[in-house]
Amino acid sequence: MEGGVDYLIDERKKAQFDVEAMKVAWAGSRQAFELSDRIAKLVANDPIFEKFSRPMLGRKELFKNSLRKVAHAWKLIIDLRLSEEEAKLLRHYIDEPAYTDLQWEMFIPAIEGQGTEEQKRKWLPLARKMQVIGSYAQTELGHGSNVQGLETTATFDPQTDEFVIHSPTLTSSKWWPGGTAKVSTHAIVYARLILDGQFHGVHGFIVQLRNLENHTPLPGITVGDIGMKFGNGAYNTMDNGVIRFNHVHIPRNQMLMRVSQVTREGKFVQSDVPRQLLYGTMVYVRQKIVADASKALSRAVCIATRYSAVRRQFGSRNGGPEIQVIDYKTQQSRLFPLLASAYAFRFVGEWLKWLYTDVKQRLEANDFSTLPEAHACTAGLKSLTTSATADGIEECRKLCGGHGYLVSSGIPELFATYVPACTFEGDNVVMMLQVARFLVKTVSELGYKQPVGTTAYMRRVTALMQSNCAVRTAEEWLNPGVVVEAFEARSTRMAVACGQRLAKFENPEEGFAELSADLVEASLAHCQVIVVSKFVEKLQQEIPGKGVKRLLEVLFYVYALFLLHKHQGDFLATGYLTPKQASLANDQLRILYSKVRPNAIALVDSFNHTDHLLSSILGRYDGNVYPKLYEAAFNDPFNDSDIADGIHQYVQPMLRQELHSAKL
Ligand SMILES: CC/C=C\C/C=C\C/C=C\C/C=C\C=C\C(=O)SCCNC(=O)CCNC(=O)[C@H](O)C(C)(C)COP(=O)(O)OP(=O)(O)OC[C@H]1O[C@@H](n2cnc3c(N)ncnc32)[C@H](O)[C@@H]1OP(=O)(O)O
Ligand SMILES: Cc1cc2nc3c(=O)[nH]c(=O)nc-3n(C[C@H](O)[C@H](O)[C@H](O)COP(=O)(O)OP(=O)(O)OC[C@H]3O[C@@H](n4cnc5c(N)ncnc54)[C@H](O)[C@@H]3O)c2cc1C
Repeated sequence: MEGGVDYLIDERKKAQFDVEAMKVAWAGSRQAFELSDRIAKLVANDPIFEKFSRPMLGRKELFKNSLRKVAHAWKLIIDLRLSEEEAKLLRHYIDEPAYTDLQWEMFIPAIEGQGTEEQKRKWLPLARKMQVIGSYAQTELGHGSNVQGLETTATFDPQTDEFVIHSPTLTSSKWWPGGTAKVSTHAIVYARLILDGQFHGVHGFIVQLRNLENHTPLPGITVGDIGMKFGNGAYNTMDNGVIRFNHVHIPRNQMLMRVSQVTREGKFVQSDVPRQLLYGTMVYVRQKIVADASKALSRAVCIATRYSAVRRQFGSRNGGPEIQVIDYKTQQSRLFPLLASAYAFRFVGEWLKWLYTDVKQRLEANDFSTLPEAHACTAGLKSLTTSATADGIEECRKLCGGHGYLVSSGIPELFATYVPACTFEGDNVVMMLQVARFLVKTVSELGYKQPVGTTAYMRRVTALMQSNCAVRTAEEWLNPGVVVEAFEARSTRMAVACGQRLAKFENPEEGFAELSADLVEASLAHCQVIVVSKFVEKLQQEIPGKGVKRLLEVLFYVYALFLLHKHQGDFLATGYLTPKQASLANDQLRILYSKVRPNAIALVDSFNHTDHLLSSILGRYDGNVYPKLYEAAFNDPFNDSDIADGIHQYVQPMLRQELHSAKL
């Protein structure tokens, strides 16, 4: 048999649930499913959005092609009168980082969150019609994580009623802002506000970078690209830029003034709005990154699962077929937790979107009470989901053996494009340390203040510290209350232990720095409580479709018990579990894998990924892997000729022992 077509047809027949209903559960609603299905097909059927050749293009060609795709997408948005939601889906399915990501996900949200009503009235219509193109210029050559350490200055000049934006040092050069090197006409530039020689914190300013007529940089602005990034294709469609300002004047009303204002006289006015709102755009994008993690992980898992069902190695009996690699328990124990994680991240992402919408409405009404919780959740879940997704994509590459390393598997480019998510919008360790601050504060207040929101479980601190797990059989692990309580007890015990050890330090900041590695682990434990609990909450809702809920329950247990197994050191060290109970959880996990196995292909089909989005020969819907791999090899431009450039010049002289006289 040449290809794997028959294997996947048989696999699909094994499904024990209604795949169409699972597609709806994955999408969130029938309407959401239909919407994304329609846009996915629109993109897949449009030759301009072809992306298979992307890794073979040089940087300039790659970039120009990306500009063409964006222009074509914008034309479609106008011609088809697509809504903002449809336009976002269009960008997602085009699957190519571009300046529009910054325009829609950072420039516009920054003005919405930090601009005054007047500023919003002026700038938002221009930006939404793409009459100005904006980016987000915060990070500098010398500082990214430490926002308060930024060096760019914005000095008020009362004579002209302007701010003077200046880069006083090499390290103050803006470095990384996407869309900036070649495209954006404007940027939100974060700079130190200086009034009458006094520093008043870091603020955002709308700065015009380029002439709107001929696109040349304005006087005083030096701008360029920071160079090639990791991987071919991948993030190199984006023009991440460097900008240097030489005393660039902008009108006073281009400082984003919702949080603080500068008067005509140059006086600083701090409103009741907390200064942390200046970081609000990052909270928004972190939430979006969490919501998007399941999209990336599910792509890799879909490829690895389909290929694992097609691929056979060893174990042929009496000349019959060999074993499908998906039937190896080792393959299942690496693959199925990732499949379950994709579903877990999908549901926690959905919840975080709800939380963010709620916080946004409160902020608009000047209620800032839930901001610390929103910050801790978005920072922590951004860190947890992106680290797990990046590691998961790489694991999927290995699950595909040698062929996973081929660009045509779709995995290398996916990995290269995804992995910076562990760094941008806040380095993942730095983000977990923000969660740690929040946890330490929560624990220190336990005696007199009831924790709320995602830390509410710590109200039961006494019980969680004293009681132990009661599981006696592997079967008893199949109880959501038992599982969630194990995670809550481990998290509470780790946070309280950190609190007790911190209390021994005279200087709390010194203690925090000394214990930071343990604090990051405690923060991860807390974030895992959130993911596990939100999965359970999802299961408590009505989920229509034959067998859908049962399969999601299986995936929940796979996700949770896999984590328990992976982190069993914590569960044992905190004394909540005995080694016997941890071993029973692992026994249950093996049973669960066999429940996933017949449904594996149907579970990845439920993601409803088109072949265009996957861009993977190994993950093709029809499973026709081998003929297509063979065909792709000979379609590679490198195989255009049997004699490659350079063979006559450098190889033949060697073969003929004529290298001494060859012109090298
Ligand atoms: C795969 C991609 C998928 C989807 C992507 C979709 C769209 C994305 C589009 C493009 C992506 C590409 C571009 C990426 C862009 C960027 O990377 S932009 C730059 C991002 N930069 C950062 O994230 C910097 C990280 N650093 C910080 O956030 C801060 O400096 C800090 C680490 C939080 C420390 O800040 P600071 O020193 O001022 O604060 P502290 O003293 O530590 O804290 C003071 C109190 O404030 C609280 N705090 C901090 N941040 C926030 C916040 N955002 N909101 C609310 N509150 C906040 C903090 O907890 C302290 O509270 P306290 O303890 O009670 O005092
Ligand atoms: C693809 C990509 C796109 C980007 N796009 C943009 C953009 O559009 N606009 C923009 O403004 N920026 C952008 N950035 C920049 C990005 O936001 C920063 O790189 C990021 O915030 C990390 O900051 P850093 O580079 O200063 O890392 P650093 O903070 O220098 O990190 C280096 C190491 O130090 C560790 N570390 C740092 N501080 C601490 C601490 N307090 N405790 C313990 N460990 C610590 C980190 O964990 C890390 O291991 C982009 C970056 C990338 C990769």
